[in-house]
Amino acid sequence: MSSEKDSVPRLSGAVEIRETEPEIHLISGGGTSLDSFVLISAAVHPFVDYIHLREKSCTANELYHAVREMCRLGVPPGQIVVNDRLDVALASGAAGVQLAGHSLPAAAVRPLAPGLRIGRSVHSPDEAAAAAAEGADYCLYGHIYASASKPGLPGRGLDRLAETVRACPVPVIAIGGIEPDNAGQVISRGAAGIAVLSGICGASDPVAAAMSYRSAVRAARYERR
Ligand SMILES: Cc1nc(C(=O)O)sc1CCOP(=O)(O)O
Repeated sequence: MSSEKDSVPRLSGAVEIRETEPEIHLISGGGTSLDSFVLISAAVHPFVDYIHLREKSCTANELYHAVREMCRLGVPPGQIVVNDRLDVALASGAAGVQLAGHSLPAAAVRPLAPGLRIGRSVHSPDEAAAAAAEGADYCLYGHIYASASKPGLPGRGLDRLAETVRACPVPVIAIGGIEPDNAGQVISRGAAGIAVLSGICGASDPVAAAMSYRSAVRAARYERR
């Protein structure tokens, strides 16, 4: 976990405030090569919580070596999540696996990897509820806003995010078109964090971008109920 991420005391009274700052997940892919992403991850890891390798066209061997290189460059394995590939997550010592609808079910993964953090990508309240029932630790829900990373598709919007949060007993991380300026809106609708691809990987200064997101979620945390 990032040293920049800290806990805040629970406030008493009618409004329940979650104790921890919202999470930031950095996602690979888009126009950024895997080699460049590895370097970006080494630079920005102090300012984000989790770093996902989401590389649909890489072999297991390439992904394994990317995780090892990230670790060699100082990224804590506890921050690394491998998309879809349970085998790579286990073999490389990553902390988590992010499952999609086409991936192994969370219920099948859990007994094989009791210590692994299991995320599930979902696109509706029903999918989120089902993922939680299957044992996912959290859901990644999107896309919230229109995003160049999902060209031509309108965002699902904040009301649907709030509906998904209500339907889902595990934390929901919002993804898709999240920028420092709108991060507070998704947190205030109940998201436990944000996931970002182009806003950090496509920035001219990824470290400055990651710091902007960190400031944005830090400012937003008191609004979450
Ligand atoms: C990888 C991904 N999954 C999504 C989903 O809706 O499940 S949206 C998305 C891309 C997010 O990219 P950006 O931060 O550049 O908008």
